[in-house]
Amino acid sequence: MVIQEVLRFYPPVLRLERQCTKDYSYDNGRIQIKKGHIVTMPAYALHHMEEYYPDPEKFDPERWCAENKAKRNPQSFVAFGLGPRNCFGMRFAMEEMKIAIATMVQKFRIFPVKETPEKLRFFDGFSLLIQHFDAIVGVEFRQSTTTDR
Ligand code: HEM
Repeated sequence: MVIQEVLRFYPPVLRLERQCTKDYSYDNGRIQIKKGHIVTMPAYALHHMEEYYPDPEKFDPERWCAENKAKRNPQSFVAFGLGPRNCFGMRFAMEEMKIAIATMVQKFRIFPVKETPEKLRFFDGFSLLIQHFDAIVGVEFRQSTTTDR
């Protein structure tokens, strides 16, 4: 739930793209997409829409409990993309992140220090959410694991 909320809050891939294979229109012809047009879906904006995520600027892992998740359109979460060309490594990445986080918090205590910023900052960009290198935190070994350093 925490990993999913992090990926909602900060989707690493900011936009998905698809190229239209045939002319298409909707909304009574008001919106027309021609064959060859590139359609972009802005992941960050979608993940911060009040309609799908009430109080979207609040970091709330509870949004991902089974009950809350079932109430939401599954297409409102696109951190790994959608459809037949979605992320090939999604399950591997989720397992990797769980193991990395579990290992880190088991061995280290991570805590805010005076240099820790209130909010993360990112470079302006279009494709990837790339962080300024100022997310300083304190790290110390946990007592119980000092023997297996
Ligand atoms: C947190 C980690 C990751 C995130 C957020 C991520 C996100 C994404 C996104 C958004 C796409 C585009 C999907 C679409 O257009 O619908 C994608 C595609 C892809 N990802 Fe990942 N990815 C991650 C990790 C990985 C890993 C670990 C692998 C390989 C082991 C991987 C392999 C791929 C491949 C091969 C594609 C292209 C799939 C295709 O075009 O059919 N990704 N990923």
